[in-house]
Amino acid sequence: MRIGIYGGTFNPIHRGHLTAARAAMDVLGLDRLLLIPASVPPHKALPQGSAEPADRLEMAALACAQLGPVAQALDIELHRTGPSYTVDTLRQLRMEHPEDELWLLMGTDMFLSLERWYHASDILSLAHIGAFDRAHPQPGEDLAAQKRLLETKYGATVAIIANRQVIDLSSTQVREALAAGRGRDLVTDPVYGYIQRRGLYGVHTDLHHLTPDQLRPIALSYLKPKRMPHVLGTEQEAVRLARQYGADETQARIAALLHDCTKKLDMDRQLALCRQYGIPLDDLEQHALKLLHAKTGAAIARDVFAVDDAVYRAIYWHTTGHANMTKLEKIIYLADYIEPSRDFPGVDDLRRAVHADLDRGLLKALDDSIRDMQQWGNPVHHNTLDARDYLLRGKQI
Ligand SMILES: Nc1ncnc2c1ncn2[C@@H]1O[C@H](COP(=O)(O)OP(=O)(O)OP(=O)(O)O)[C@@H](O)[C@H]1O
Ligand SMILES: O=C(O)c1ccc[n+]([C@@H]2O[C@H](COP(=O)([O-])O)[C@@H](O)[C@H]2O)c1
Repeated sequence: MRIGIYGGTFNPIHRGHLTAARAAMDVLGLDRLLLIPASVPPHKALPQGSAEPADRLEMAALACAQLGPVAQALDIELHRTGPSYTVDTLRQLRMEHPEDELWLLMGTDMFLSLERWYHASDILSLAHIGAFDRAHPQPGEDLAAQKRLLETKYGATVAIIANRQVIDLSSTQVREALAAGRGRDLVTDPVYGYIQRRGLYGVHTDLHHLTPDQLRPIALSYLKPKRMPHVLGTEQEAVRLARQYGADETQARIAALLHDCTKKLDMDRQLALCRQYGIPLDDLEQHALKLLHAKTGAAIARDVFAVDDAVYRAIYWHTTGHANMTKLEKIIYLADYIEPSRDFPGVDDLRRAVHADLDRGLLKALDDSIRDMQQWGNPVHHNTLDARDYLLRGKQI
């Protein structure tokens, strides 16, 4: 396997980093690309107003959405104290991947200074080097000469990677633009949403009562990249259903955008949120991670974004359903189930049923989901059974 290792301060990660990473992936045919934020950059002091390492890591993880599933942000430098020397990172990665081909990626500025890095000769024996332009060729930059030197003096393997989409941009410029109220297009949407939500780099956003367009990047910033298409798909489907069945389109969008906002949190963090927001849990919920995110997501939606009660309830009930659901609750439950990226067997039948009649569609979705859970041996929450029984008793059908 060919693994690209792209270290950086990433303060914040910007579009220039991403076009370079994309060039390296394409030219070298990488099977994996690891983005590794430095905790303590060894060669430069972090300026005042910098983001914390954990925030820089989160932003790198969000930026991976632009690069596809090959890319992943790694926290290994955040677990070490002292300067984040590249040689230490490479030693660890070499131990973890003894058989793989490691490519250390860097912009030409770093490439030209490589001989001065800590234990440079070890670096060059641990990994091959991929160097890409970070600006259009600079006068005096002799990349071919540097390549020859590293190859003859250290036996290194070096590839100069043509960066055809080069964006002449630095994180310093991004920080300056953000502080001046500009620069949102210099980073990806989820990264900008994260900056807004965390109030980084002098960006101040009132998070209450946002419109769907304002909320979208911020909602994406809560997600793992692989879940982003699902949430955007849920929004699309929720709007379709709201239009068809006469529900409030804005509420449908907002509930869809936030419905999975705590989905990536583990059990400990879910339970901590439940304690923080005084969310009561029954026996099943104490142990079922999948059931908790609806409740904690609703709590975040209300606390952080001041969503109205109807939206709060639609998020709260989107996983189990319950007896006598409101129209918006039904729409979010179903949009989550049948949005365009879902492809389980039978989804097209369910889509047709939902678009023919909301309640009959809901009954089918509940029935299917109860049947699946029983087949897999998973306990079914009583609220889901209540939701189905309520419809079966003919109160709505
Ligand atoms: N626009 C760009 N195009 C290609 N590579 C880049 C670009 N900007 C930075 N790089 C490379 O990405 C790596 C990480 O850079 P870093 O995170 O320090 O960004 P930076 O923009 O140089 O930051 P700062 O302005 O804070 O010094 C380095 O190898 C650097 O050469
Ligand atoms: O290990 C070193 O001595 C060393 C010296 C200069 C830069 N680096 C690494 O090079 C990467 C790019 O650095 P930066 O700060 O330009 O983003 C980042 O991972 C740094 O930790 C590493």
